[in-house]
Amino acid sequence: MPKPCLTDEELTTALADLDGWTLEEGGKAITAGFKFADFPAAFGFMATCAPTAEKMDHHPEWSNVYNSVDVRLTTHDSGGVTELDIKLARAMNKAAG
Ligand SMILES: C[C@H](O)[C@H](O)[C@H]1CNC2=NC(N)=NC(=O)C2=N1
Repeated sequence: MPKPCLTDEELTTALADLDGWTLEEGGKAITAGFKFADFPAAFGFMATCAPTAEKMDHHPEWSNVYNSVDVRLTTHDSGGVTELDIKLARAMNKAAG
């Protein structure tokens, strides 16, 4: 059973507590851009997050250019943002330090 999408109110509350994340236009995903000192630090961040995502069976859409990692989180099975995206966003913020 796919997780239910968060209501507008739940989203607002969750985002208020999530540094750096904003709701994508259209409301189907949350996005954040992470900046690091250099490429090894950016790639290290991705390497830290990947096993967490795999364990959650919830996978980010992300891209890396040199020292930056741009992330988009959405729950494909649900067609929008669910608690899984918020959980993964929190874990990513923690991993970024
Ligand atoms: C079968 C498997 O559990 C699903 O395809 C999972 C895998 N990872 C996923 N990741 C994300 N971001 N959204 C999903 O709906 C999703 N579904």
